[in-house]
Amino acid sequence: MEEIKSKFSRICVFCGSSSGKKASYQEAAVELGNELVERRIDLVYGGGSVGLMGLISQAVHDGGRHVLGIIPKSLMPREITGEPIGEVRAVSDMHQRKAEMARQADAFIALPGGYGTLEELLEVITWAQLGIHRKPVGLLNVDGFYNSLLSFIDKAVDEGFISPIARRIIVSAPTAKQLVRELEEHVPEYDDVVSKLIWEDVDRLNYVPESGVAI
Ligand SMILES: CC(C)=CCNc1ncnc2c1ncn2[C@@H]1O[C@H](COP(=O)(O)O)[C@@H](O)[C@H]1O
Repeated sequence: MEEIKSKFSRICVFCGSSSGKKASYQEAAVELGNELVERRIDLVYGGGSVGLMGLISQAVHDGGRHVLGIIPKSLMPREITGEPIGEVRAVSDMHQRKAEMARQADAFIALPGGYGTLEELLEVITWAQLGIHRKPVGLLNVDGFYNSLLSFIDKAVDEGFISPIARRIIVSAPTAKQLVRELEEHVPEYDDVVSKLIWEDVDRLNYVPESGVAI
């Protein structure tokens, strides 16, 4: 496989703990994993081997890149998350998991998923809107899975709840290759108020985990 060096060292991927009904969702998880390998990018994700989470982490691990799974202690039993892949870091709750995933990554990508995926995606978009981080956020819109979410967001722009600048936080593309390329080229924009905010005291992105368990 040809290796292309990326400006990202590690990308955080949010995705379903289920596999979804269409083969295209599962194929996209593997394709994204392979794309990270090709560009020599490591993976950070929610840990475990269930659903699309398992497919992408296995692909990245098989390709020889580092996989870091961040798992709250309550989800650690293997009957819940399956066999862990790569390095597993235990944290005490879901808030610390999200903070640690965000701290570790240079960019975020959401594959198809359910409530957990949406919640994680919307949080990193909100943090980008507030200038808490300046890391690009990508939506892998496999087979138009996210079309209705994007239409809803466009409606919120039309109705005056999301600014056009904040709308442009989300980079979306139908394939992994296109999405990673667009994230590499993305230049974040901030309005004047946000660029003056200082978030040094926000310890969520500076959170230090209780334990790092290498598996
Ligand atoms: C108790 C139970 C249903 C466990 C399923 N097993 C899980 N193992 C690990 N992370 C998970 C699990 N379920 C949800 N999540 C979290 O929520 C996200 C996916 O949720 P969802 O499937 O899109 O909504 C993941 O990124 C992960 O952070």
